[in-house]
Amino acid sequence: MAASFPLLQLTSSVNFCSSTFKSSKLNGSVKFSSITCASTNGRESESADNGVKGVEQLPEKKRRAELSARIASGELTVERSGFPSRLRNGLSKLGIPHDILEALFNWTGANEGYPKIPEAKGAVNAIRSEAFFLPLYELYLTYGGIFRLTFGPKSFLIVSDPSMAKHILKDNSKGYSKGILAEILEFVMGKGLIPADGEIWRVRRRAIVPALHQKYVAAMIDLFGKATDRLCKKLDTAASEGEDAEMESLFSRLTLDVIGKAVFNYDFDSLTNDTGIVEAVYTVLREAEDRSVAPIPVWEIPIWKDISPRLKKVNAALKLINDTLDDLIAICKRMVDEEELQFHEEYMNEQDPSILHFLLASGDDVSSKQLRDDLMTMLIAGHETSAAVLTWTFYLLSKEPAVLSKLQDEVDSILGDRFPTIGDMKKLKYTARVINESLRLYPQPPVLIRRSLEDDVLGKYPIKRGEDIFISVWNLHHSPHIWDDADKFNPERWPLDGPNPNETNQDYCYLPFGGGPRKCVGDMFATFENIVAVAMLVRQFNFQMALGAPQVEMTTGATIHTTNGLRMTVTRRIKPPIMPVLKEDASVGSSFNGDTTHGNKHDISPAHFKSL
Ligand code: HEM
Repeated sequence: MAASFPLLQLTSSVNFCSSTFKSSKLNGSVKFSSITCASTNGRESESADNGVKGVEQLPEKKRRAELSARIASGELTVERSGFPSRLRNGLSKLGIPHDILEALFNWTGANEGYPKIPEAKGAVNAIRSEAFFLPLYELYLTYGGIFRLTFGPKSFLIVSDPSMAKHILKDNSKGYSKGILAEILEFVMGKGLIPADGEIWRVRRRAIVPALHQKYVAAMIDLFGKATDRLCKKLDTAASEGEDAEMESLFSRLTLDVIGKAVFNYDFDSLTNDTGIVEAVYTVLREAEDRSVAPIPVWEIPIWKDISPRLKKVNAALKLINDTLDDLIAICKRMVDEEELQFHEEYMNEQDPSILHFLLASGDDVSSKQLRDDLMTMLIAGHETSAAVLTWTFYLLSKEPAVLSKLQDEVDSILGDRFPTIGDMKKLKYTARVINESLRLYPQPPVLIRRSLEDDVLGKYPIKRGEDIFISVWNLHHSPHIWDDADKFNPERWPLDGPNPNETNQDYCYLPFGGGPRKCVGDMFATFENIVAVAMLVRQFNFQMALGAPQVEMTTGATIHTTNGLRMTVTRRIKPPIMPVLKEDASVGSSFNGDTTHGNKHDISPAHFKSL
């Protein structure tokens, strides 16, 4: 899924890492002899902000230490004058009755009977140079599980406390909307499932979730295998020719190919070709990310809309995608009209098992605009997230050869040389743990965005209607109060014979797919997609950071990207003899024994997979 972080709309100087990223990444594909795809996933060269560049060159540790020192010095802390309490005492001494004082101070919001949420002032200079969630982490260590970040007239609540996260996402989910996120994504997702709220969301969720039923996800394993095989062939060529591979870009293309087929039966074939439609998808994706960090919403200025070459390009890209989706919907409608299959709970057309086909065959009463919005939402939700998970998993593996080798042992013994099947999903336990751990260290997206629809209480703090809230999954997943060696990549922290970690069994300390009624609808799909890709790739190749590759650092878009790509040297493995299959136990099977209450009864619940 995608979620952007519009916090940085509040300052004009914060389009930080992206400019460096854009130009260097473009250069990267030319300068290095590396295999990648001709385009750069829609990222275009822009003039670099030299000031920002300068800051970026500071070593990470030094920057973080500087920020910590500024927080400790109180520079970012809003001092309370204590004036309301002095005024109240004074009025009380003058004989004003308690009830009147209560009403007056409640009304003015100055009642100090309640604890005040710790407050941090906007630290624009501190956060301009890095992915926004890193300074939020430093602030979390100082201020705790909830604090207010104020930028001029705007303020945001940053929540990093598991029980508050659970309250917002699950226990009182009806009291919160998607807020700013919906506003930013409107141009591309309309009222699709991610931005939608209220009745539209309820109706669309109820229509879409059943489409991802057990038989469908099982059928997708084959698709994941074929798409990954195409990537393996590409890497094999690179290995023969001694070329490095830009893995971030390749993973982006792998997951685009998968999600196009899975959602609306369209073969982008982006691993092989750079067609206009692939370019259009990336243009729109980058626009969504750029809007989330833009200082001024220029796209709303009427004349600008018509004259800006960039907006013209975005609109042309959107038109191409919408036209393509309309064609696909029309083709699919014809197929559904001609087929004789009876619709039932696990309905699936073998030639076209896509979600679109299911929705049309179900007789779903939906406008074509809404259908397009939903398809577009799933395309984006399922593409960037999985690509980011694979990117960071391979980065982590390159740092821990012992984990890679243990992973390869498991894959050799379970898969041998064949394609993965649905039955393998519960056997590839260590592979699943590697992905669980990668999602802990690099949650996609790193924050979840909400807005309170009514007054509420978070922990001991009352909050008002209309508060913009960022639940920092990054902070939860990196908290030293929750995890031993929080920053260490340690798949062993998740026992192989334990349940698959999820928000329920980890009590909202671990939120890889969100939680509550708005939990990801594609969690099982994505988990299996990642297991298949990781297993097939490590079976055939060893991966190391390429010699002279740029340092891997993070920047933020909808998900966590690298600043300069992930340039790896890929070498063919000389495989050891195939080992006997490991003893099977409950691990990954029970792994999906989690919360089944997060959606309606048709949710793709863990229970569906118990018997696989
Ligand atoms: C590893 C890959 C993925 C990750 C990490 C991921 C993560 C998430 C998260 C954290 C949310 C909750 C957002 C929130 O509460 O604000 C979410 C929602 C969503 N995801 Fe995923 N996702 C992934 C893959 C997918 C795939 C493959 C699909 C589609 C097939 C998908 C479709 C959606 C949709 C439609 C929602 C919105 C659900 C709703 O609001 O009712 N995601 N995802």
